[in-house]
Amino acid sequence: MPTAEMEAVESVSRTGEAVASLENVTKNYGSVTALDGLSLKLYPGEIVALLGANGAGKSTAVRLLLGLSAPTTGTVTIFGRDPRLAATRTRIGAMLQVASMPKTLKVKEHIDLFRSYYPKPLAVKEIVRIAQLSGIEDRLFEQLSGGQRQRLLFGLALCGDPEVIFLDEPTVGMDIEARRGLWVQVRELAAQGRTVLLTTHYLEEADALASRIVVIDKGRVVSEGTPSEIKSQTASKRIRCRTALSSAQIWTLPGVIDVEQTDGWTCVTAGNAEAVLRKMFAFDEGLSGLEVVSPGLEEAFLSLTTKRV
Ligand SMILES: Nc1ncnc2c1ncn2[C@@H]1O[C@H](COP(=O)(O)OP(=O)(O)OP(=O)(O)O)[C@@H](O)[C@H]1O
Repeated sequence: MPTAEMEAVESVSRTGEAVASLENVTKNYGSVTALDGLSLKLYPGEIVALLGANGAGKSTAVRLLLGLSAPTTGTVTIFGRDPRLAATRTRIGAMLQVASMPKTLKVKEHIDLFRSYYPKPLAVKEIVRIAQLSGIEDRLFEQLSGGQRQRLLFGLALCGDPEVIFLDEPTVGMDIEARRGLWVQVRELAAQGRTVLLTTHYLEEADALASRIVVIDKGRVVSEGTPSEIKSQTASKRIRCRTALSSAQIWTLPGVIDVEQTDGWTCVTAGNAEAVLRKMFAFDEGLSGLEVVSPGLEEAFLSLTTKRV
C-alpha cells in the first residue's frame, strides 16, 4: 500500500505540464517491433524508472525522446515540441550506452568539449563534484576503470545544465558502493527540480531512486506505479511440493502466475500463495514436502514481465 507521504510525492511530482511524452508510440526496426503502442509522460522534478528486461524497448524509448530516431507511428514531444529541434536538445542531457569515446582525451578535456556544445554550461567544478571525478581529471579515457567511465559519462550528461536528464542503464558495470554513490547524486539532481528518466534492469535501483516506475515488456507498458505499488504487484511467493494435481488443474486456481512440474516436484508461483495452498490441500489431501519461499525482488520482477505473451 502506498503511504500518504508517497502519494504526496507523486502528486507534487505530477504538477505542471509534462516535460516529455510518448503518445501511443510504435517503433519498428524491419520486422522487429521494439515499441508497441507505448505511452509515457514525464513531469517536472520527478525521477521515473523505465524498468524492463533485455530487449524490452527501454533504449528505444530513450532514443526517441532524444530525437535520435523517429517513431514509426505515434507522437513524441519534449517541452511540447519535436525532440529533433536544436532548441530542445540544449535543455536535455543524456547518458547512453555508448560503444566508444575518444580514448586519447583526458577527463577534463571531455568535459570542456561537452560544455562547449551548450549555451549555458554547468560549472566544471560542479560537474566534477556531482559525478565524483575529483582526482582523475587528468586521466585519459582509456586509463579509466569501467565504473570511472560510467561516472564520466554521467558527468558529460550534466554539462549543459539540463532540465531533463536521460540515464540509460547508468550503473552497469559499477560495484554496489559506486552504484549507491550515483543514486545519491541522481536524487540531488531531482531535488534541484530536474526531471530524470532512468532505464534499468534492476528493480532494486528503480525502488531506491524512482518516484514512479514504468515496467515495460515487449515494447508495452505492463505495469506503472510508485515503487511500493509495483512491489505489491510482484509480491509473489513460490510453493514447492509433491502433489497429485496436474499442472492444468493448478493453473485454474486464481492468483497462479506460473506452474512447473519436474522430477515429481511441483513449483507454483502465486500472488496469493496462502489461498492457492488452501485450494491445493482441498483438492489433494496427500500434498507433501511443502516449502513456501518469497522470491527476491529481481525474481518477482521477472515474473511480472516474462510470463506475458
Ligand atoms: N537499430 C536496431 N535495429 C534493429 N533492431 C533493433 C535496433 N535497436 C533495437 N532493436 C531491437 O528492438 C528491441 C528493443 O531494443 P532496446 O535496445 O530498445 O531494448 P532495451 O530494453 O533497451 O534492452 P537492453 O536492456 O538489452 O539494453 C530489441 O529486440 C532489439 O534487438
